[in-house]
Amino acid sequence: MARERVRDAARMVVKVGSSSLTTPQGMIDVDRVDALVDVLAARRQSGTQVVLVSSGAIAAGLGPLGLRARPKDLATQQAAASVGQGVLIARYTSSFARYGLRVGQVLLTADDMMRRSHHRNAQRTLARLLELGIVPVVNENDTVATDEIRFGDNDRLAALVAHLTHADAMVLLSDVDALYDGDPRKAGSARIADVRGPEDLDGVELGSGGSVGTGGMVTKVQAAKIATGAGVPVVLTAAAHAAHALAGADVGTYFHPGGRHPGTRLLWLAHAATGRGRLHLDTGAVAAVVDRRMSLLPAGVLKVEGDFAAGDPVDLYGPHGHPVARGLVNFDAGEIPELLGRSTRELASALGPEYERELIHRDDIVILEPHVP
Ligand SMILES: Nc1ncnc2c1ncn2[C@@H]1O[C@H](COP(=O)(O)OP(=O)(O)O)[C@@H](O)[C@H]1O
Ligand SMILES: N[C@@H](CCC(=O)OP(=O)(O)O)C(=O)O
Repeated sequence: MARERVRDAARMVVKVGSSSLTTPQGMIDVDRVDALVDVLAARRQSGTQVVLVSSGAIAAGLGPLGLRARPKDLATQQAAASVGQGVLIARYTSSFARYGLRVGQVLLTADDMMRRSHHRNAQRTLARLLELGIVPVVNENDTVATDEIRFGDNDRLAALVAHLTHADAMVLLSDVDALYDGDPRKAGSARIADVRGPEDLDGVELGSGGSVGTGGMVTKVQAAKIATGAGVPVVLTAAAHAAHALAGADVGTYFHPGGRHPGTRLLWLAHAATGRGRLHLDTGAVAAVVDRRMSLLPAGVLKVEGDFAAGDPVDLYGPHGHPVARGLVNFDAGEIPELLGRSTRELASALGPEYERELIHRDDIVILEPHVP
């Protein structure tokens, strides 16, 4: 049975959403945190390495700050997260301590998933924590993440963490017991038990989440796509069914893994990043980048749009006006116009040796799925 892969996983990532951890008054729901920790601690004690990706910082900060609803502006969300993350981690620390287990707080930004040096660092830290028998408790570093470069939901972050830690399975716990083919609050919507490929999602209505959650089903399905695309099976179910889900029982929705293992760092670029600008390529450059997987040189770029800095993700457009790839650009937007159409050798002799480099290195490019008109 397919779900044995979850039952037998030696390392797993479990993600839990805000709605499963907090009360409507914006306080930590101690009983539900303890119930989740009971399940995770049992699994840890049976030898499985467990990484917990936990949302709830913003939701848990509402009560202490006297806020009635999730704030709309980023600064207040960040203030709530700053207060709530402390409360959340304190609760996990004492809850896991009931079993003699320790937790380690890991706060990540989207940048940490993207930039090579940060990425390796995060990977090393998580690996060491697991070796030491600690349960890493991961969340987005909400207080420093800006709107443009923020995950916002933890579903996709969890999928990247699953790939980063080479997890054998990922479990997404929410307030709904499965993916449904329509809004689960409406009569007639049916549970989808298995998703084997995109065709199983045809016609499925992916709605938004509750009042404290962010991503709804859209980001959960995206997360499942990232994880299964990296070979990691995913179960989506309610936090109340965590024990059954981890045991491989037939609850929730099981997303079957694919066989591909693309480079971890670029998974984010393909599935979770948005381009901060556009480079318009000529036909030769499209063929070089997409078909021959070569680096992008200034000679093949016709036009640049947007205001981005070196290291940002940009979309590469073909002559037909569709995005064909995305990459991490080596120059600021303002530097690029004078480079366009010129060979790297010519640029080096005119502007200096630091200009003899590609606009985007081949290792920093992902090819996007072909545009369907
Ligand atoms: N097709 C669907 N199947 C299941 N749930 C759905 C669907 N469309 C929308 N939802 C809603 O998504 C919500 C879960 O998303 P969200 O609130 O972001 O959760 P979390 O805080 O756990 O991340 C559920 O409460 C459910 O009402
Ligand atoms: N990092 C944020 C996550 C935001 C959020 O609500 O996510 P989720 O409940 O997983 O949809 C927090 O801890 O509040």
